[in-house]
Amino acid sequence: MSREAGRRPGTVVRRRQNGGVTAEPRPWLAPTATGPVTTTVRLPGSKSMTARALILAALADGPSVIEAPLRARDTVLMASGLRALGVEVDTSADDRWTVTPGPLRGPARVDVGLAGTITRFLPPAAALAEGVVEFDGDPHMRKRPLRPIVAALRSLGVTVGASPIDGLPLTVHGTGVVEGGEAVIDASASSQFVSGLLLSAARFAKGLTLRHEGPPVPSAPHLRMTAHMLRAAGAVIDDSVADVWRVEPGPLHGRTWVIEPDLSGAAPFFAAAAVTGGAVTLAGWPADSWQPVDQAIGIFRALGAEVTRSAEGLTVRGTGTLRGITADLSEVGELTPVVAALAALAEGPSELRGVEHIRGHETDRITALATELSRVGAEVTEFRDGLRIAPGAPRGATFETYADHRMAHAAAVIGLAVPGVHLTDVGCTSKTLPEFPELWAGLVARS
Ligand SMILES: O=C(O)C1=C[C@@H](OP(=O)(O)O)[C@@H](O)[C@H](O)C1
Ligand SMILES: C=C(OP(=O)(O)O)C(=O)O
Repeated sequence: MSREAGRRPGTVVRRRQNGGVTAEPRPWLAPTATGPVTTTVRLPGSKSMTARALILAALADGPSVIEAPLRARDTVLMASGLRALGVEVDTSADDRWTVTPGPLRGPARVDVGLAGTITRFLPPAAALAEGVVEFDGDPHMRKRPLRPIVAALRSLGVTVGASPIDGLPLTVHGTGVVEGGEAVIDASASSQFVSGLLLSAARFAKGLTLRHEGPPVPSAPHLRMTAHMLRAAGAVIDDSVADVWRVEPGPLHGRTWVIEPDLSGAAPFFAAAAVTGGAVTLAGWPADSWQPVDQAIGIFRALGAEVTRSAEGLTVRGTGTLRGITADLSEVGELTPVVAALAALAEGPSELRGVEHIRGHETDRITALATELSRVGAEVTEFRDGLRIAPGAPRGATFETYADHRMAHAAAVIGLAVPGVHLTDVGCTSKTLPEFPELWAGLVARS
């Protein structure tokens, strides 16, 4: 793949806009399976773990190594953002990145692309820099929620300039020191607000006591991942009280991070086994995972698939039965597009709820799924916090991807069973898995 920050492989870069790269869309006909898909896939590292490892390594007291990182638009832009702040990040080797921290400094400009992780994790770290750091990204990133983390940073003594809606473009006026202390936040729109503040909090003079007030925080497993990785870096964090997190001031240590294969990126591949009655093994799956594997296994089993773990990895096996499900996906909102695609191919109706926050993801995923799954023949009812999906007579159609990698995954899953599903752009999968089109074509070719 291209090594240039943010560039989608195989696409022509036309112009730079708002600090992001605008590329020609890459239309794609989703391949249809001719039989069961049975294979073992090796997928790159978790986006969420790679992002956290990069931030923690940049704030550490010595060098770190990140083994098996994800090289994709979100993480390449994160590495570039840290470099702009004075951190040495060597990403020349595919399986081993090194990070050598240095004094953080502006002036700097950071292109966040369409990455929630960069937009919410980097400004708190930039507040520790001396100088002005400007953030901007893709046009849609300007619409994604940011206000609560901007307000929390201000309440912790950081000077932040933002657009009238407290979103991008954002300017952090770092003084080299963040006082820290206590802050209250409504993180119901994204768990990343909490993770972003906690990841830098050990470096605040008074540490941080953060209290959430508002409707429930989604994506709880991502908050546990944050606490786990902070502890692994030597931070003292108390997350024993619901909706309250305390990080003591203190050093973060450089270390070797070993990144697990990306579970959310694996979801469409597992779905291929469920749809075709095949078996897909994700190689290199660890015995103990920091990702929400139990939730993912529960969903695939409820849909009718068998899931096993062995020395070879994590295997999902289709049984020929694809049941409709009723599920609260609030803990694993990013799985919604693939689960919704499976629901559209199932034997009965499904109800997927608890995911109002995914309206603030790469696109409004609830409306996007309702629109696109209807186009391919499902009967869809849209709720504020989810979808009811009744499979209808499936038909090929043009499936809009909205620059959203997981909408592209959903379309690819439908295309396995329904000929003639044309994605408006498969290039958007470069956000988390630039190799997706080739890996997927190879997978289906083995059916
Ligand atoms: O912390 C993280 O790495 C993430 C948290 C979740 O965000 P939300 O809580 O905004 O859904 C998830 O959807 C996103 O893909 C990654
Ligand atoms: C919501 C997602 O990404 P982001 O990190 O940009 O929020 C996602 O990957 O599904």
